[in-house]
Amino acid sequence: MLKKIIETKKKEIEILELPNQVEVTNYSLYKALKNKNRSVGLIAEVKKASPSKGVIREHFDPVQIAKEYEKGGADAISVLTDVSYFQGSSDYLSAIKKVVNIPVMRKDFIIDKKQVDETVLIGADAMLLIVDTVPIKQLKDLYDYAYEKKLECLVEVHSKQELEELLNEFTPKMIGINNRNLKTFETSLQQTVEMSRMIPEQSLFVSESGIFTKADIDLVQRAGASAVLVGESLMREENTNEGILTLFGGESIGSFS
Ligand SMILES: O=P(O)(O)OC[C@@H](O)[C@@H](O)c1c[nH]c2ccccc12
Repeated sequence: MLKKIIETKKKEIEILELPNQVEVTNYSLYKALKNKNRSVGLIAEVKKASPSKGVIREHFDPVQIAKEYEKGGADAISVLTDVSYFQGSSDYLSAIKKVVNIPVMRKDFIIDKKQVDETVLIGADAMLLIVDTVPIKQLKDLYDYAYEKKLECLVEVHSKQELEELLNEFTPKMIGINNRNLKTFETSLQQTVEMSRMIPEQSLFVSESGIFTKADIDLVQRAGASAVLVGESLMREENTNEGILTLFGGESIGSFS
């Protein structure tokens, strides 16, 4: 699946026209996760559909959802901007960025510097980079290029091998462990548990995908995760605030670091 997505991306990049700069105030994702609102930070994802689950939310108002996430005490928001496979849009991100005061991360398949430029122009504070979408040296170039432009990166891995390969090349400030196996689409939080031991002390790490219950949060917290990245379980809730509260077992918002 990842291969197919990347093939599509390459075609999209060939005809990509850069938009005008959206004027926004930028916020640091790293700082937000360092000073998280709860004992585990929350990056709440705005996602209409995915290749594995199809349409997740029929009545989809991205700006409204993002506002509710912020009200519910999310530390940051992730927005799917991929059109072809996730029914996302860069316009959603820009619109969200104008109305919330927490960091907004672009979730897409970034394989080219032109897309990094685009990410800055649409107003994002951070973006995802996925190990295995490009050779590791190229990923490091994209990472450095982004930070030169004051764009932060969450670097995602799916396996111990990928994490090893990444750490041999460089140590990102933020690492995402994706619990979803991209071949089978199944999620297992054991991914987080097993890989957490390999995360360098100076990196923050985020447990991504397949988080549905307070028990899930507790498990990844024990493994040392600074934050969770949650899409589906919140997107399926009609009342987003309730959803966040339930997920965190009623833990109210304080300030944790
Ligand atoms: O909906 P979930 O299972 O809570 O997962 C959210 C997020 O981790 C997932 O959307 C994701 C993680 N990495 C990605 C890379 C591309 C697209 C999507 C993703």
